[in-house]
Amino acid sequence: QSFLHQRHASSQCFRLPTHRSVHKLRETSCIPRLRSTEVFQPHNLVRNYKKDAKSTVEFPLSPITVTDIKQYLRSKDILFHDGYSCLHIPSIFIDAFTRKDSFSLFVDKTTGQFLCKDTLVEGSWEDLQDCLEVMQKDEQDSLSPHVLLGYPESLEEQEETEREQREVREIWSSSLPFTDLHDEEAQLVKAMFRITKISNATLKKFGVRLFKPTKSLVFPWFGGPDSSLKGIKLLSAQRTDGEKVAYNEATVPKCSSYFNLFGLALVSRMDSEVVVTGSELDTLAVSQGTGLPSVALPRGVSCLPPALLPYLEQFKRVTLWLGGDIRSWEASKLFSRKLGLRRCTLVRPGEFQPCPLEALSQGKNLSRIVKASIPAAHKSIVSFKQLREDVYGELMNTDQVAGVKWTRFPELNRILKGHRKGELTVFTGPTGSGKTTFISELALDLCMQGVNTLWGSFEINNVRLAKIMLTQFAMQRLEENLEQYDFWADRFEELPLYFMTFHGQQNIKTVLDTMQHAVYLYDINHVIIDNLQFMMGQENLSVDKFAVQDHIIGVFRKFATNSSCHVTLIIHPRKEEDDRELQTASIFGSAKASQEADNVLILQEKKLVTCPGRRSLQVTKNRFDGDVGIFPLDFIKSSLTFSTPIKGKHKLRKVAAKPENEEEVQENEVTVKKDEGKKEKATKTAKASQAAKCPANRNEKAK
Ligand SMILES: Nc1ncnc2c1ncn2[C@@H]1O[C@H](COP(=O)(O)OP(=O)(O)OP(=O)(O)O)[C@@H](O)[C@H]1O
Repeated sequence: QSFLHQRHASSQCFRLPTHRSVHKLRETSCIPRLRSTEVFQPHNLVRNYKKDAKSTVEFPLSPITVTDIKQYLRSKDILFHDGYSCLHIPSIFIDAFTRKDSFSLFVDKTTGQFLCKDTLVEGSWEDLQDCLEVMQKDEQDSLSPHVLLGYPESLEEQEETEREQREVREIWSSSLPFTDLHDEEAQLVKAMFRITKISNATLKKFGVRLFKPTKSLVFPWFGGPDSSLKGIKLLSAQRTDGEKVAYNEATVPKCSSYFNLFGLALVSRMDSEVVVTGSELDTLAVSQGTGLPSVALPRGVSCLPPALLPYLEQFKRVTLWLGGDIRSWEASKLFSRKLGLRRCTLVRPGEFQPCPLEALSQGKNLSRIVKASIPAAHKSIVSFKQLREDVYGELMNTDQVAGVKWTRFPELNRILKGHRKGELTVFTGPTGSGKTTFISELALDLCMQGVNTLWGSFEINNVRLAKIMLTQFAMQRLEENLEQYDFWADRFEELPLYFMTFHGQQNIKTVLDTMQHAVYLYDINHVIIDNLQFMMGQENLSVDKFAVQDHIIGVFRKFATNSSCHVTLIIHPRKEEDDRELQTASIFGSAKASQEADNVLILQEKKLVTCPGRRSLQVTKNRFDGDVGIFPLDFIKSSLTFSTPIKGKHKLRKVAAKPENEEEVQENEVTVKKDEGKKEKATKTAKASQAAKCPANRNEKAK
């Protein structure tokens, strides 16, 4: 034990995150103790201003593989069960007599992170190895659960934790169980939440309460060996147009620390089947409609944190019924990879298979829907019979298939239709033209809509990048309004935004390993690489550098496809000529490389004496539906944002008829052409939304 104490004390300089105690980590997530390459979240950055500069989450120097883990365990004569996402071993934190045959310590096969379900001790693969070494050295058969040293929380953090716990207790004790409500009131609440088909017995079984002051449903988080109350989720309902209801949720502790699989407290050790849903209300519906165990993911379809995987290991069959739209369907395919494909079956959303709550409301047979779920296991060869439902789903939901729409760039929606998973976007522009600034806003827009985003900024450091993003988020010069800093930083902190902390030249393999790791940990949907030149290496200058560049583009293409993650790659153009606009051929070394990209975007800069520095965005390739075009961008220096101009009429112009570089782009014109200029079909007038463009309005919206 003293060895461990020393080791951990001495490793404080890189043990992360330094501001949290192990206790907090135990309760919340499993953030690995890590080494060289790093990712950090805005909240760490924000805290950097206040505190130390080491609050980063790093990645293992050399990624661990399941073979390494197995070999190590065998070398220590440790028995293990090969589970779905984890290896199961007897817990070393309970004495040999008590643990008997129980394999309650789970080691994540991808990260090596471990969790003992009996004691809630958790830590990294290195921590576990340390513990095992100490046990062997001292010839002990178990260790105290307190063997791993934690970091004391700062006063501020202790107060925050205590405040949250108080809040949880207060809200919980002042909320009413449904059985305590008058019939009429209970009916009214149910009507408000559109849950009239959910019985009082189901609400009681899951411990759902009503918090009257905010008219919210309260879902409890019971956890730990003593099944104590660890947190709550509050759900409020607002009727929108017609019959539709918009739900708003808030959690205590805040969502990044809220790791409740709602419904897990009702699962027995003997249950071998579970239905995983995307919301607490869906779990109530599944439980009532099928009688099967069901759990809801704490953050819906946006992510499945690996910290939850050990709790799902006991199930031989996992049915993912995450909702009724394409986004849920995509998420269920991704999550089934983490859970182990062979035990997962998926409910395909569709007209007759809406989300569970809707299915219950419509009187459908939920058991039948679960039974009809399709195996997730991938087959390399499929027939159209297997594809026809997918094709039908895509035809039915063209808008969802087109991806997430930008709120700040309506013209981009008109040309590209949206931001889709698994695509590769290549972006270029002249040196210093504002590529980073523009892509930063483009990515921020998506991130604000829930697209989990990872930045690889090799050129400018993360503090500068985050400063740009925060300014774009707040849409104002924060230097002059420092009193508003915390207000905006608090909101910015909530974004699903992560940064790799690489700087300068990097090895492509290290970057890819890090991206892969982040996809697993945080369900990243969008990676931005700024810029590709930082992966070219300096050594092989004799090799054709464009061949190297094309190879790297190919590697990112493969990653995007395999990980179902959108990659945006910033590339410097091969050559810039003062009097010519850039073209697709200005970027790529070969036709093959331009073939790899799904979208090619060019930030054009006009070198005009009368109008210096005027920018426009040109889409020269769009694999999704072929539309290409160009629209002007206005740069607002105070907020570092780009927006389309609102003055003047939109002129139309056929791009295809002229060479790309021949004519200056007219002010305020928007053009759209089909199939990269081959078959020009439609020229559409831009219907720019005044509100989206007006900084004042946007500011209001953001607030
Ligand atoms: N449209 C614009 N008009 C004027 N200044 C701009 C514009 N866009 C960005 N800038 C400013 O120009 C500077 C360089 O921008 P940025 O770093 O985004 O360019 P870049 O194209 O990524 O540069 P590099 O070629 O070095 O990678 C920043 O200070 C930014 O605020």
